Amino acid sequence: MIPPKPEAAEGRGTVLRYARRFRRDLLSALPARLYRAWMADFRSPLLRSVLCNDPALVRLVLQDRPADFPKSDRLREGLAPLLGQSVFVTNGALWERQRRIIDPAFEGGRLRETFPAIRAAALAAARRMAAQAGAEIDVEPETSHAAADAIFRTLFSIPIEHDTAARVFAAFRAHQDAQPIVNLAALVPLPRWLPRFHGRRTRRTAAEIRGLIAGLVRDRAAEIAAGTAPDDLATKIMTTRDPVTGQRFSPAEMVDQVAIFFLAGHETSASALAWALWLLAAAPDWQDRVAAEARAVLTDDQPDFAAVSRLRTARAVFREAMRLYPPVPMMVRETTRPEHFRDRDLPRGTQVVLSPWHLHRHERLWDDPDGFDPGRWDTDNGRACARSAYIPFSAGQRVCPGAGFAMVEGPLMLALICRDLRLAPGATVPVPVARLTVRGQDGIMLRLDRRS
Ligand code: HEM
Repeated sequence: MIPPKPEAAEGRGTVLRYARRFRRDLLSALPARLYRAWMADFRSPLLRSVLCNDPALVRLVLQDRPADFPKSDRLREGLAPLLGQSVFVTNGALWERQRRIIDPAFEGGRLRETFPAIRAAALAAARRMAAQAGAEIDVEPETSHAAADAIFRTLFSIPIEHDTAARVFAAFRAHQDAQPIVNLAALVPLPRWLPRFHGRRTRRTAAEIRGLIAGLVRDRAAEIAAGTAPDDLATKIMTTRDPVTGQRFSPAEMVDQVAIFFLAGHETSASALAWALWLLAAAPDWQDRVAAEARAVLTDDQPDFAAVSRLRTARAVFREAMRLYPPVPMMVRETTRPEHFRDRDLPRGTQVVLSPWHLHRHERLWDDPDGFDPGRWDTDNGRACARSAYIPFSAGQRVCPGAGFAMVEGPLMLALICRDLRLAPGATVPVPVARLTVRGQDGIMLRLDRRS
């Protein structure tokens, strides 16, 4: 089965033409040759950027010498109204300190303790979808709701129905409507002189979100002081001292981190889950296998953490969905000194674009690169590519701290939904576009029916 892939742009264009196309949709703006090239150069009088598909270069930038390729200031500027100095945009000593405090909250042992909250969100999501059996729905709002619920339950021990959680979720929607692509525009190598579009509405929605989160953080600080705080991720992060300096996050720093946990943790998982569900709808044989596995493993609604490791088919499907539709389609870094990449000299300040979107579909690396085949992970080619050409969570020291969390949440939600429902593609085929994450241009339509 060959699932939808956006049509790539033909020929070469001026920087301005690229910029215009980028603003419409990043995926279709880029030329088809990037699915075959090891490296591509985009030059303009103002900006030099290279897209690297060569696994050795990807490794160099992300794993071997990450300190030499930090995130750029333009990324921080683009995301500043919402994310302030969050771990997603900082570099150097500040970033290192933030990760020292955050990482323990996401370690394996903690994930096991967090599991009941993830399970509760997954069960609630499956129930909400089962209630719509017999209808055709856009599944994206469902998966966003589910992923946001999982984040709130694990971070603050509150479901998405909680008043503040619901208001944060609604404000995020409004924020993205206010600036649907500016965040992404900050990720791609647009010249600095292009407007950043921090309109009044953008600043207002960002301030509203941060105000709500500040309230949650304030309340939690009081509960910690009183010894009545629940043992969740927020408490863990707010009470962890940096082993080097002994300091904890100040309330203001915690607001920045919660904003990125919410944004990075719910948009990405929602995108991956929505595509995975559509892929299963379009591949009924794989769907039946996921359903059979789910019925064997998830015999009641109280599966334990170990049960998730037995959802092998659901996990393979989720991984394959993130190969074809990596929620974070591109990442950008900047050179801090002259570099020599594949016979090309790159000056300091060159934007280095790493593109999971292209790397995951690279024609010289993957067998059947555009095909949906969760069985590939058991082949030699699939195993080799998984090591060198598969980076849905990035890699190296800046790897996504939520990767383990997402690999529990995604397969569990897939399995629970397919256990009870039969999915079929809706009347329209989704068109992938890069918004903040990879989404369907007009949603992702699915028909839901009860499995007998
Ligand atoms: C399917 C789900 C997810 C995917 C595909 C994903 C992907 C990614 C990627 C590719 C990055 C690196 C971005 C870059 O370097 O430019 C990243 C970073 C990050 N992710 Fe995730 N993520 C997911 C879920 C989560 C969850 C559930 C959380 C938290 C609860 C989370 C928190 C973060 C944070 C804090 C960073 C910044 C790390 C740093 O720069 O040091 N993510 N994620």
